[in-house]
Amino acid sequence: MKVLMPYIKRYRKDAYIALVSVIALVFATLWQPRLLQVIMNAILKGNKTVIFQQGIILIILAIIGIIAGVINTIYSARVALGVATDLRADLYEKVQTFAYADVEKFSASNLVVRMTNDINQVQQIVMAGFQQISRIPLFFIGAFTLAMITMPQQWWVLIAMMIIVLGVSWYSYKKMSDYFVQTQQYIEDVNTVARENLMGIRVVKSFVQEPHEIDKFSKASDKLTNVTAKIGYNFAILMPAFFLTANIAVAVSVYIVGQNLTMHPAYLAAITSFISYLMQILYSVINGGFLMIMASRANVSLGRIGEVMDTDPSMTYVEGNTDPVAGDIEFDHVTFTYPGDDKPTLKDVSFKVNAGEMIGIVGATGSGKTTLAQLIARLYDPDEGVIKVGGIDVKQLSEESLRETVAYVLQRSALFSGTISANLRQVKADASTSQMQWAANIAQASEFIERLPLTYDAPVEERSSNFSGGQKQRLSITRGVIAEPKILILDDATSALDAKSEKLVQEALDKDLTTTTTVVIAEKISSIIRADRILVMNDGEVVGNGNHKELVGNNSIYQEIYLTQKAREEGMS
Ligand SMILES: Nc1ncnc2c1ncn2[C@@H]1O[C@H](COP(=O)(O)OP(=O)(O)OP(=O)(O)O)[C@@H](O)[C@H]1O
Repeated sequence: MKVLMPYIKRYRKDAYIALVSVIALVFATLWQPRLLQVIMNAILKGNKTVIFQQGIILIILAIIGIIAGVINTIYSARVALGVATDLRADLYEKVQTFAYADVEKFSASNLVVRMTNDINQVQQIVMAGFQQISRIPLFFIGAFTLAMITMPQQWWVLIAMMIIVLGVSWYSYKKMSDYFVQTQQYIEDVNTVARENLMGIRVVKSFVQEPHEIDKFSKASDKLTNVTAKIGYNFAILMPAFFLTANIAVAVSVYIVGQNLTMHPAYLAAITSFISYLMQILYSVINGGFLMIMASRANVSLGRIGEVMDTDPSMTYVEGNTDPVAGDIEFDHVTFTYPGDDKPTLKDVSFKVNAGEMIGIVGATGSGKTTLAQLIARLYDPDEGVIKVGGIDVKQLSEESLRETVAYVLQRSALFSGTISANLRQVKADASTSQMQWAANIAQASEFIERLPLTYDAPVEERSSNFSGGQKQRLSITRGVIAEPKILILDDATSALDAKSEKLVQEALDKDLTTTTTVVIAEKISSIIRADRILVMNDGEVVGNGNHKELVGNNSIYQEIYLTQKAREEGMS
């Protein structure tokens, strides 16, 4: 509720209209049996004037009830939609302020569920709340009071029915509320299995994993089916039990009234309205139970939304100069541990790179190469030591300045659905076609882009599925170089390119981006053999720093990688 109230307050006017319309609706609905009672008595006495007058009032009341119902639904929906839209926008904005580590902590797919499914739950409870929350107590108290006024001698029938109905509903709704929370968890499990399967469909197919995947999905789906069935069984028993209780109450009342009807003919009309009130009480209890269930589900969702809203970004940037800085890099005794890990991934790393140099980083898988690159782009902050870019501690650079200075191209860079030009203009908003061509030439991408019917306006599908692995990498490099960054990090970014194309990319980088510092992380020594300097990483430490010739001569780890790769290449040729 703490999360929700400020949002509801923004729609105060709509909320008041929704609530006031409920009062009109309840009054109109509850008064109708009273009028019916008067009309029936008039029928028994043959009083036509009363029948006519009260009949007209009855019709007017029915119309007021309908109009109030419609107004209530419209304004409740306006509040619910408004709250959901604002909450979603704020949640999205909040996530944009997160550091990379914060997104990783929640996981991207979990954040998507919070922005969609959880917000939907909240929307539904706000809608139901404004429709029902005041309606239920008003109906319950109103119907109870009017039933007592109508037939006070039947008070015990009323009380007995209420005790049974409230007792049964308390017990079953509480049980069902647990089931509903479980349902939500199981829906998430089914979604996760389905999502993983579909996103990795190529792997599933190529390793003939379909039976295994079907089994995994069936298990998750069975759990959901079982708990949903339990809810179904509960409802199957609950509803008839309610109506049985109400019908017994009606039968008892009718029997008792029947005994005295000859002495009190007015009881005939009174029992009719009494029965209507009994039913109103019953519906209030049923709706109240539903609302409780929805509220407990929405409460879980609100908690999950609140968790995101209350998370402060683990990294903040200074305001200030937005211009790029020079391209030299310095690591000064940097140690870094991933959140939640107990031992550091980078240990006391120190090195310097001059602006305009090309530097290669090699090392065994898991030795910390990508981690090192991520620290240059300040995706994480080190635990100890200082990282300087352009001679300035990266923590003292504004976000704009750092992003203008450093371009980071990953092995599997995300291209956004849209067009090629839209992707390139994300980095350089005013990029002209000739600038796009220039960047694409460097990345060896112009050849295939210019063969596309729409060239730079060609569509990029979701997850860039309409491009091959090599084409995606070329497009990512194009995006990386288009703004002529001072530092370009290529993190295994040419792994899907053939040796000839990779060489052409490197030559073009040398020729066209002479002042750019290029940091190349590569598995293959051939990709960094020409680098001014190569850092050799081993288990989070820099164990070698020199050019290829020097390292082949004096660094045993580098020698081992080099000789293994050389032997493999010779074996293949
Ligand atoms: N987000 C993360 N959270 C926790 N640990 C991580 C995370 N990313 C990487 N690691 C761990 O840090 C270590 C270094 O990973 P890193 O990706 O930097 O290695 P790498 O040398 O680039 O490997 P590769 O050549 O396989 O890409 C690995 O042991 C890895 O498991």
